[in-house]
Amino acid sequence: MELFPRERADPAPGVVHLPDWLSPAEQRELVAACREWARPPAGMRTVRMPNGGEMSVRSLSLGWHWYPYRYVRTVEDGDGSPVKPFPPVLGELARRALADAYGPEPTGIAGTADYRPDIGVVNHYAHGAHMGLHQDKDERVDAPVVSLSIGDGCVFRLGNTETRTRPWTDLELRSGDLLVFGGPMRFAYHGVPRTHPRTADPALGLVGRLNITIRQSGLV
Ligand SMILES: O=C(O)CCC(=O)C(=O)O
Ligand SMILES: [Fe+2]
Repeated sequence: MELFPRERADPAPGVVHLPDWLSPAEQRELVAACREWARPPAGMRTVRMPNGGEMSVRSLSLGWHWYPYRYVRTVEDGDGSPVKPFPPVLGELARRALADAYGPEPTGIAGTADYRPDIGVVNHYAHGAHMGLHQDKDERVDAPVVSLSIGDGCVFRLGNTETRTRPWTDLELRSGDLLVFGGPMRFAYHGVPRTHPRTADPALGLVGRLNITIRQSGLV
């Protein structure tokens, strides 16, 4: 519990951070859902990069299966199973997220008028896991990315759209926080240089950090 509630922040145009957006009950429900989604077939796996390295987070996809650097309908880089369907609950959360972040009729944010999210990517950060600076650019449309954080806190590095280098802004994301990035920052570089192990509420029953991003593929 904070002495003063953390407040909404708009760290860059099109980027909105809403602390404690998910209630504790919603966080527990999402942890339970992620546990189900993580089971095989098409469950949580380690992602291998084209250079042979492995990502330190473990991931699963819903709706469309992501692996570097495209979306497909089966886990081509794993057990070959069809990807699990995109869960309606994630679509509902994402629509509510855009309304809360940008208002009921956002102007100037691409992809909000005909928003049809169809991808969920769940990443689990064990202690010591991180994610290097990258762009989410395998989607074919520029609808905003909705990001939900559950469990341990982390440093989220929000870079710029031009380079993988500075300038960047480091944000602190904690359990229940919503981050939306769209508009001019939709294709900004971003990453998670570190998490803060054991900062989650033990009542969550989660070790490490979960991040769920909800996206629109623009694929049919
Ligand atoms: O874990 C996060 O907050 C970011 C995850 C991310 O950037 C991604 O899944 O593409
Ligand atoms: Fe990303």
